[in-house]
Amino acid sequence: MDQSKEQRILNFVLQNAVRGDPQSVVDTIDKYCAQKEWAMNVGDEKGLILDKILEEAKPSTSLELGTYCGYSAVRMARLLKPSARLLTIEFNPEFAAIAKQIIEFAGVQEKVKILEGPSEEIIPQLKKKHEVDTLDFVFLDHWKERYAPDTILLQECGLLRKGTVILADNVVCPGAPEFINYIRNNSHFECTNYPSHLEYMKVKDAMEKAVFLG
Ligand SMILES: Cc1ncnc2c1ncn2[C@@H]1O[C@H](/C=C/CNC(=O)c2cc(-c3ccc(F)cc3)cc(O)c2O)[C@@H](O)[C@H]1O
Ligand SMILES: [Mg+2]
Repeated sequence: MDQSKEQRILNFVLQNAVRGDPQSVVDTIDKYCAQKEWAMNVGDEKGLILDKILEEAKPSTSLELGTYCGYSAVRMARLLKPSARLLTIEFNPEFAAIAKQIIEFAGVQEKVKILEGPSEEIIPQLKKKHEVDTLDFVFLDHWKERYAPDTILLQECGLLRKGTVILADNVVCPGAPEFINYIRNNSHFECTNYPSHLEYMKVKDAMEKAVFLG
């Protein structure tokens, strides 16, 4: 059975990146996806916006929805302080297995924990099963129609605190209209839009930051 695109990305990382060097893993995936096969990583341009907002937030506990190959998990983990933790949720077992290997190759496995399953099932388990108190940072990059329901679910589970930063990818392309409509009309969130471009393309995209006001 021939390889998947995600397996080809993993192999390219194993053969071309520097083990234990998360920046080289990020750069190597960007090189492959810009030159050989497009893939839905947040990418280098929007990645710089993610970096800046994450560094401003200085989170101890972060959550990512939609691990995919682990590009953004490695990208975020490389900026986290040693004691900080990133939990990342992925329901596709093949993608989770690829991401695990990429995260381990990058050497950030101590900071990153992949939780396998659908976000609507895992989010309610975060407090009791995964010892989360509240989240400092949330990165939304999974199915776009899940952004709004999962943001509501995070609130219902008491996982947001005054100042929690939520950053959503793709609010222009492919778009997340229900999320944008929900979050911008909700007085409990302070929203900021960051225009950018779709990863590895000249197509317009944007990220949306929503700070929970409590
Ligand atoms: C409820 C639930 N629970 C757990 N894991 C979940 C989950 N829902 C999805 N996942 C997981 O997360 C990833 C899915 C990401 C979806 N991202 C996109 O669709 C996406 C698409 C584009 C794109 C833009 C223009 C085009 F022409 C084509 C594609 C760009 C992007 O940046 C995207 O993020 C994937 O790994 C999936 O298994
Ligand atoms: Mg995305």
